Amino acid sequence: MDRLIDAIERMHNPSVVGLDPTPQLVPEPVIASLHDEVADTVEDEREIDAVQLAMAYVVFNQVLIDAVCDIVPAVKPQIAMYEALGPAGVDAYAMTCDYAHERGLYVVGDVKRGDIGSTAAAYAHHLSGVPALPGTRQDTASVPNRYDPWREDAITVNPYLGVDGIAPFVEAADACDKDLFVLVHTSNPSSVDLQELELGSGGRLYEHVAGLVETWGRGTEGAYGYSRVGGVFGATFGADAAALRRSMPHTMLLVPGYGAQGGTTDDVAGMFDAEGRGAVISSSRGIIGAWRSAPERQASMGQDDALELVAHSARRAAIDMRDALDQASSR
Ligand SMILES: O=C(O)c1cc(=O)[nH]c(=O)n1[C@@H]1O[C@H](COP(=O)(O)O)[C@@H](O)[C@H]1O
Repeated sequence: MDRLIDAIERMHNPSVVGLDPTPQLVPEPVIASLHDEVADTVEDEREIDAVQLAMAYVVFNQVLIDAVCDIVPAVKPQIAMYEALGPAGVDAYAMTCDYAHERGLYVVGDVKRGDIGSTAAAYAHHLSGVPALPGTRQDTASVPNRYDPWREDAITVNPYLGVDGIAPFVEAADACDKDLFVLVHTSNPSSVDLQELELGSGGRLYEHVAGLVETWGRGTEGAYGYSRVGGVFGATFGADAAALRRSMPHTMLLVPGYGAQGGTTDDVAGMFDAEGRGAVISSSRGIIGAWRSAPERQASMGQDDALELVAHSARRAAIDMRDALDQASSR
């Protein structure tokens, strides 16, 4: 977690840009410009749209990453948006993670995995990569013994299957010096139906999960006192933030729900510790979709103008968010 916190300190910016592309969020001329190239290379005509969109996501993300990489510490690609397009989309996800790394960003893979222990162990390869088959390769500096196809620095996981569904991720994170963000209280309205249930033993379910998350990270605290097991807490439940911050003193919080879902700087202010650390606030549509309501938008734009508008608007929105958070984290 030190790597993320170092990056936040360098940028003076505790925010993450979510890379959640959809066909509506990518300007139409960008998608259209790829049609001929894709049609020439794809064998099954039915694949064209998915491959074209996947390629457009890569172009869109690269432009966004270039636009914000000197002002934000991290990005969070949401794998659902890519998986929706099949194998080409999954490639686009991996290429996006790769490009973000090249540009020096910390990458949170929003994959929200959670399953029984044996299956969680397979999902944990998002962190550990794929080991070489026995006797096939020696680990060297130039050819490591593991192939890491996903290239995330951290992933999101769902703890509501219990500790056996989490342990494989904690082990993989430890072995490979990566991080986890475990759902504690999600930002969606109906999260209250389950996560706020009062327990017979006292307290609410998410408060119990918060305690478990703090325990799962024990012993892995870094230079800033935060462990490699972070928690996810929705900005839309900011009223409970200060109590949660106190109950999880070693847990870095990933806070989605800012912007498009209604979370504000007032809501997230309580998630920071006394040093202004301990939380990283995430916004996806509020940044990557900012071009759609930009005053410079015109009815008909060419591909280059559209991409310039995407870049300019995302950067402006990221700077506005950074400046707003600067005040919130120092309260
Ligand atoms: O784990 C997450 O990032 C997450 C947890 C949560 O409680 N709420 C939540 O919205 N998210 C993710 O954060 C992103 C929110 O996107 P925007 O609402 O567009 O900022 C999506 O990728 C969600 O899947």
